[in-house]
Amino acid sequence: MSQPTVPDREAPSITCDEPGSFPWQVFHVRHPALIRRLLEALPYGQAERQAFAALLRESQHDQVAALSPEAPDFELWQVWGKEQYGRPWRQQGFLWSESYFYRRLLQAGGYFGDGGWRGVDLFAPFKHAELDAPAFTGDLAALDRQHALADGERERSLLMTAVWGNLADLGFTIAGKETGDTGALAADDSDRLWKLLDGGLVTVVADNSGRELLADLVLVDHLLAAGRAREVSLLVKPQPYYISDATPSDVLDCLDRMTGAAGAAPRIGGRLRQALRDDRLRLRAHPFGCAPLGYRDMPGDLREEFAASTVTIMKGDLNYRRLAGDRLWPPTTPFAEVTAYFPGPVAALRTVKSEVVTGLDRRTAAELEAADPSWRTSGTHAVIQVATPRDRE
Ligand SMILES: O=P(O)(O)OC[C@H]1O[C@](O)(CO)[C@@H](O)[C@@H]1O
Repeated sequence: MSQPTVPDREAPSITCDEPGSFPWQVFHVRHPALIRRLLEALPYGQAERQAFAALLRESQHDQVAALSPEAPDFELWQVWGKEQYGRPWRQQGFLWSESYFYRRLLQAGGYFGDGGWRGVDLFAPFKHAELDAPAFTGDLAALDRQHALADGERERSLLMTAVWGNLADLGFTIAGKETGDTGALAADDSDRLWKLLDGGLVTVVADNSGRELLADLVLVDHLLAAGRAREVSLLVKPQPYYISDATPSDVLDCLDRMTGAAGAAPRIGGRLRQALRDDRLRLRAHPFGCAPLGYRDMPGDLREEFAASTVTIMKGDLNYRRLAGDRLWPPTTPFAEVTAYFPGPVAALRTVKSEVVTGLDRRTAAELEAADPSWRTSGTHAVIQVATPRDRE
């Protein structure tokens, strides 16, 4: 096997330095809007309100402050943040700074403290509202129609629902973006993905809770029930992150909502509960899930898990950034090249909501760039991309 190339050394890293750029807007428009919404949703006292305001100021104008030594994850962040502390936020890589912002947001909301906000998921009001919204009820009802489809059509529908479910991301809706429609696929390796799903261990790295998680769980149920997976390992976040990212309790809430509904949903929810009991479905919340790093820097235990999987399915935009590297790749850079370090077959199911794009054919890339330069952040396109170690030979 030839040595994998390391093309990410060549593409520029994405930072928040340029006023008006997408990452700059995340810090200067999206984050203030998020904090306003948090303060409306939860009755935080003076101390937390001041801490949120201080975090906004620091992250927009100042240097990165380190965690205090009392923080439970101090040691972890000493490693993850040693290059960044004491230097301006805007000069950090976007992936690092956005991830650290969410870590610090939890702290500002008292999540790690010894007061009444300890352990409170500050995004829970939004997550619960999504579970109670008509769109979620509509998704549950749509499972009956999906169930009635012929096998091939049903698999296509399950996959597409999981892909476009990624639009239902609260960070995206806070930015005033539409989530109702589905757009076009800019790359579609779905046939290759189904071929890989041949009855082995499948790892699914989940993204958002709510509608996206519902679609992912329904897909997982199908993989198990149809023998396309012997076992599924579902990785979620160990703590609240990027607004609506799923944690273990979000999985349980979603299962509850399914089992409390009518039609196909309770049957699927019941099978998933049984799969959890039988260990055919394993729920994992690895600390690396909230790391400000790409998968290239994954720890050994995760590497082993991915290596042992017949395929790892990465959901969502952030996982894509972490997988490909948060860089301004030419969009025709082969997906297999940017994921050459990955220890096994990997598939990305993602709606495109940030600037990182790889693996497009020349014509599609040219057409998309020419038609609307903002296509990378508008959620109008999605990708299903697959790379296996063979592609790298
Ligand atoms: O929920 P997803 O699909 O990972 O998307 C989150 C995306 O939202 C943002 O936080 C802001 O757009 C991106 O930086 C990130 O990639």
